[in-house]
Amino acid sequence: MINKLIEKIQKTHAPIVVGLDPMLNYVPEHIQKRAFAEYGETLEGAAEAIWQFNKEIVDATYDLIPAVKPQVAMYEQFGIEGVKAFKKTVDYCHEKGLVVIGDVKRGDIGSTSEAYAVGHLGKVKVGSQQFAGFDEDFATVNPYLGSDGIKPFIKVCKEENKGLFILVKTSNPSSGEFQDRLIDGRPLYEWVGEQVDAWGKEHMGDSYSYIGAVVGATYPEQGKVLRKLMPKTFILVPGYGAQGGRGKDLVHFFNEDGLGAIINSSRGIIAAYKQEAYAQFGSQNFAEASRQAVKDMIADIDGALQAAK
Ligand SMILES: O=C(O)c1cc(=O)[nH]c(=O)n1[C@@H]1O[C@H](COP(=O)(O)O)[C@@H](O)[C@H]1O
Repeated sequence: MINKLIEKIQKTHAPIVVGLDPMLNYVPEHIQKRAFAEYGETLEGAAEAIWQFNKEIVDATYDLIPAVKPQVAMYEQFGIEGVKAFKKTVDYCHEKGLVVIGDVKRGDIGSTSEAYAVGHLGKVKVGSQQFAGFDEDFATVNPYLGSDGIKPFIKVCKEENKGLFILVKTSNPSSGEFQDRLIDGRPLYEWVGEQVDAWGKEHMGDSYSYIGAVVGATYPEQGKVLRKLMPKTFILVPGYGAQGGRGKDLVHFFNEDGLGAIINSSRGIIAAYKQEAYAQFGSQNFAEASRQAVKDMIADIDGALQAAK
């Protein structure tokens, strides 16, 4: 799957991921009204609204991008109906040829991680049958329970040709509270990065490992260090746009081959129509605003990479 992701990045010239993180208040009035008319102001109505919202955004952007990253919490808040909308979104993005990164941030004791891995990336046995659960291509995982929480995910990835993005240095303001703590003189995120690199070396695609890392765009200096520490690791970089990351912050997340990083923006793309810069599209044309925001993001990153050459 890492090979497919890289091929798609090369084909689209777009090292970006659109984060499908639909809050109900991003969904334009007219979509909410339509969904509520059919299902009432219910969890089912809300789930229908976020699904219709996602579908229009995917239809307007899929030809420009290699991948999407639905964040499961945004769906889980609507209970079982929301989770159904998550699965519908995953399947629809696959139909459109997109690589799907399930942002599920799982990780537990070994036996529980095994079930998470099977549910999101693998197949569950039911009698003599096997069924895929959510069937994303990649999943985000949390390594802070240690290697027994990660190994079941790696095993399933190997069997199913899938991949992981393991949290190393997260983008949020308080990520340093624990992740930056020094252990034998080095920050914890470096120890984790080194371990991700070691796992990666044993699980290689053609040029990069299918065991990737997550490093926030909001920490460009740490990104530079981690890029060197994990040369064969693909880095998922959230924090662009709404959290303040800009093209110029991203240059050192890439390798000299121009690859090695994929940048996520969620609110910056899906709620673009709410920003002043895209206000002219209006809420009726919210998906066109997202398309323009994708083009602007690609140009911003490309410009920064060219300027750094
Ligand atoms: O794993 C992630 O994707 C993630 C890791 C991280 O360090 N920071 C981070 O923001 N994310 C996710 O990336 C997305 C960022 O959303 P925006 O800030 O709206 O672009 C959300 O889905 C977050 O859950």
